[in-house]
Amino acid sequence: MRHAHTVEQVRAAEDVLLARMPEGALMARAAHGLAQAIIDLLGSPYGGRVLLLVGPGNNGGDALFAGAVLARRGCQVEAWTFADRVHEEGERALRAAGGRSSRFDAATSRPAPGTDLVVDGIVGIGGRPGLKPDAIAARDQVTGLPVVAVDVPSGVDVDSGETPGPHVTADVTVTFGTHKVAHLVDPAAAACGAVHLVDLGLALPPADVEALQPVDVAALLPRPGTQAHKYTRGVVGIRAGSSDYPGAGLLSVAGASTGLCGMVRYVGDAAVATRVRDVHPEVVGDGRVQAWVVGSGTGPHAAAELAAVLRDGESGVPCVIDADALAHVTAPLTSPAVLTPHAGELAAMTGVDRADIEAAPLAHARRAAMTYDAVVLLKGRHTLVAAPDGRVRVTTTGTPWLATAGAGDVLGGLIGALLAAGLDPFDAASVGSWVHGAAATLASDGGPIVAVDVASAVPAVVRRLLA
Ligand SMILES: NC(=O)C1=CN([C@@H]2O[C@H](COP(=O)(O)OP(=O)(O)OC[C@H]3O[C@@H](n4cnc5c(N)ncnc54)[C@H](O)[C@@H]3O)[C@@H](O)[C@H]2O)[C@@H](O)CC1
Ligand SMILES: [K+]
Repeated sequence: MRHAHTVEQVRAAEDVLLARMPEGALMARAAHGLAQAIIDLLGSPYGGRVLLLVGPGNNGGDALFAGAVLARRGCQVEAWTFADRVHEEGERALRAAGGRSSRFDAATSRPAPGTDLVVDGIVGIGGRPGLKPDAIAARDQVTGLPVVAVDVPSGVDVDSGETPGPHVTADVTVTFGTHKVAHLVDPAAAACGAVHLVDLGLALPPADVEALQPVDVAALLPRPGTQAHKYTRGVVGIRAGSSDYPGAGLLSVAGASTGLCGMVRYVGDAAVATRVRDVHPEVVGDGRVQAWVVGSGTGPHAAAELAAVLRDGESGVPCVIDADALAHVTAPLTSPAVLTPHAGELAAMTGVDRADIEAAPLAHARRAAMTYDAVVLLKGRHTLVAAPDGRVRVTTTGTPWLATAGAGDVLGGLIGALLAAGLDPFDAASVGSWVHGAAATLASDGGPIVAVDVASAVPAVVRRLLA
């Protein structure tokens, strides 16, 4: 599991270690990890040219000490400082190693020709969101050069992943001790580039925000026992599609029919049912289920379909509520459910502007999960799965090619199959979303895909996970 801790949690864990270690040892560990990551990018430090952006705190200190390591190994290191006082020992170490530092001046400071990369040490976990005018001017001076952010790209809101003001956009972020929320949650996560973690040996509490890794998904995936039969593996019912939107029914069934549960029922328009069975002859009609998927392409029937599903919910049958059915959900739900809105659908449900949801997806997903007392899966580049108790999982698999019609229908079906197989709503939604993203990446192989390709790739993803 990848855990993302809050600044408060990180500070508390660092304090314990700081009390036990010689002064400066923790920062030295961080700076060496940072220097090593920069050397990996440069190929060789000798003859390289690196520009440090150094703010007033320990984040700037990390940059200065890493700069000293690089300078000792033959790199030309220059620092621009953004405060009257920067980390004194760090600045002394840089100068002693042959590096230079000077106060940034918007009128005259320019990166030296041949600069290989820029290190952003303006602010870290002690920073307020946004950048001051001189930092904005410096950021704009180095446009086009690769940027390595120290801990976080300066200017992002570390604990929420929001970017309410100007910020640095990095190609690589080297962070310390643990991931922070901004490394996983958009829009800040999109400004981090590739994130590299340097271990500091911190002892950390459980994290509210996490990202499943392949080993976690493999452990959670249902797999048939030796005595399994189709009913013990779970039955999922699909109420999606209509004569106007038959494809929604077909794709929801495709997502459910990837072999992760024992049986799929399609309940809907007779003509759509015939087409579903032409493609998926194993699909049967109405009957008892262990989970429902409802909503996509149901148009004017959405409210009635949702009501039928929620009636079963009274006896504990969980459901996935998607697309057209989302508009008919009233809070709080009284049966186990996964809601799968994109930002526009969540905006329509809650009366909040879509742009506000996109600017603060973590806060809005969490609030919706509490309001509806249900798991809310908010779709996006990094899909968020929020539980009513505040826990959040971030999906980091996927490819931009997944932004294609019908992909959401496949996702709903897939999550429904996992619910039917016995996963709880939080696990079903987060595992389903992870597998969906991984299947898209596998099917895409760097090229275009359509929704049905994603469903087709699910068994191969599962096979690799269980191998
Ligand atoms: N605590 C520790 O021992 C360790 C800290 N480390 C580094 O220390 C960082 C945290 O250091 P600090 O607590 O000194 O905080 P920062 O270096 O993140 O910044 C705090 C300083 O920046 C100023 N500031 C805040 N927001 C600003 C903004 N938007 N623009 C300009 N200035 C702003 C504050 O007034 C304060 O002087 C971490 O991110 C990490 O890089 C690492 O060396 C690991 C060990
Ligand atoms: K930084």
